[in-house]
Amino acid sequence: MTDAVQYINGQWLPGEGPLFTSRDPAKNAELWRGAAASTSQVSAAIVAARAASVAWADRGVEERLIIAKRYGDLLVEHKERLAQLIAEETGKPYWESLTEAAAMAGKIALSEKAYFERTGTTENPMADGRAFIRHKPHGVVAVFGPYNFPGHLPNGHIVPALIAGNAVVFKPSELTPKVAQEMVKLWDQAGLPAGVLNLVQGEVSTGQALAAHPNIDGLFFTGSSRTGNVLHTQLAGQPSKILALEMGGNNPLVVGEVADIDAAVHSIVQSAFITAGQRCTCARRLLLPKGEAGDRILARLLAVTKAIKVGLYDAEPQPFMGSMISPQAAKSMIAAQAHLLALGGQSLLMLKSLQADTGLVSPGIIDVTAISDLPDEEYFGPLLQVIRYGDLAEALTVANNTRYGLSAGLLSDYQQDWEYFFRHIRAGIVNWNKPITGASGAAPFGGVGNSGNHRASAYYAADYCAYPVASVEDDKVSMPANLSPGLNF
Ligand SMILES: NC(=O)c1ccc[n+]([C@@H]2O[C@H](COP(=O)([O-])OP(=O)(O)OC[C@H]3O[C@@H](n4cnc5c(N)ncnc54)[C@H](O)[C@@H]3O)[C@@H](O)[C@H]2O)c1
Ligand SMILES: O=CCC[C@H](NC(=O)CCC(=O)O)C(=O)O
Repeated sequence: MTDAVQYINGQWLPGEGPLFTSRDPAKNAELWRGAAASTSQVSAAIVAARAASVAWADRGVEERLIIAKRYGDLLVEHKERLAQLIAEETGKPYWESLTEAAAMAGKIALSEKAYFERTGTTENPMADGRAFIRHKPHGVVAVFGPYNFPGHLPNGHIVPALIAGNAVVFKPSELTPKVAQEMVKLWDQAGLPAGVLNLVQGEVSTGQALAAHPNIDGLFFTGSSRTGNVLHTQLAGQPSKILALEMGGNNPLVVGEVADIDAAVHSIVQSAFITAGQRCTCARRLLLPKGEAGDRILARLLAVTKAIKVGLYDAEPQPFMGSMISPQAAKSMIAAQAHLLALGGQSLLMLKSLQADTGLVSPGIIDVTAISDLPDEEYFGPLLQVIRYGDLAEALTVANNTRYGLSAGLLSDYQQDWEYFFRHIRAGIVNWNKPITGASGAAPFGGVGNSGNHRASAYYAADYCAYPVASVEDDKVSMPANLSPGLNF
């Protein structure tokens, strides 16, 4: 008998599918083992969610919020333990994992505010009655999570979905099942009724069974553009299902004229190397001016990046960068670097494996200016591509030369440069003199192009968790003041 890792209709059950494991990528140790949900278990989770959804929606938002707040309190109470699990399962340093746990707890108040602000009830007076705008839940929604924020990002779909009155079937990343399990246990402890939140663990085939199920009303996905595109194609021709896609980016950070080189380099490092480059918002392409000003920034960036401390999530003192998610992910970054070198890139700082069979790598910087046909790929790790440019117009052309459009930034002391940049750049998160990572949950979060499907998450997640209903109402049926022509009463 394998461990009870599936949560269906309020019960923890062993999976009926193939075994899979989760490993600590920094210490190369097994953390978790379980059997995947079978297709029939995925169906059972959807049946349970459907059965629970009506009563959950009927409870009303205030009652739902009581449970969500209890869950939030539990997140605060257990934040150290949760952060420890996030650190072990992803390799993120403990300090950073604590910020993820805190963001999860902060999501409750933000989602409550967003629910009322964006999808609450509005009454508009009419001469002979009342007009209302109200919002209703979709019913049963599937939530798919990525590995890089195994708690915070699925939480960013689940919390607003439940507050809005939906029932959820959650399929976390197969690389981070332990964090997902812990999250669901806290919801259970908070008193969520059976069936309102279900957890189906497993690899791609479990996700495929969930996405293909005819009885879901929506699918909220955070993950790669590759998978997002598969899901988009799969749900084509099903306009009744709401699809929210939060996907990857090939994000540009443009440096203009700046007086404080250290401040600029700090913003670059925070943008490119936090979470070992495994944030969807990370800067992938750094656009530096040709000439001495750009040379000075590059020299300082190289010096600071060489000195970045990389290490185990529990090392003391703490490293800035922890392990990548897996030894395979580390190998794929080394392969990406080799590919760019073969195309004509010039390594300025080699990304290297720091320990065999782990995800520990050092950050890399590569000048790709000479590559005429630079791949428009999201290399999801700590490898920053440098491109030298002539003037700001050229920088904008290069920055926008991507099929993605998630985040972008400008470092410049000149307001007119910012205004020009903002007018011309195409992305959903556009920052000035700030890192392009670390987006606020109090703002919408989403991208254009291949980064999303115009259903921004974070503060705007409320929008895709409910549909609007317009009503005109009166207490009694009454004759209108003016009859339409041709009617006789
Ligand atoms: N825009 C955002 O908000 C955001 C946030 C975080 C991560 N990301 C992106 O996510 C990626 C990293 O995450 P990942 O590697 O876990 O993503 P992924 O696409 O590999 O996996 C995401 C989820 O989809 C499932 N899945 C994979 N293939 C599937 C299929 N064919 N059918 C159904 N489900 C399937 C996985 O099991 C997992 O649960 C990066 O590209 C990153 O940019 C985007
Ligand atoms: O990896 C992708 C997410 C990166 C993260 N974004 C957010 O946390 C969005 C805010 C929210 O969802 O509450 C970042 O920008 O660092």
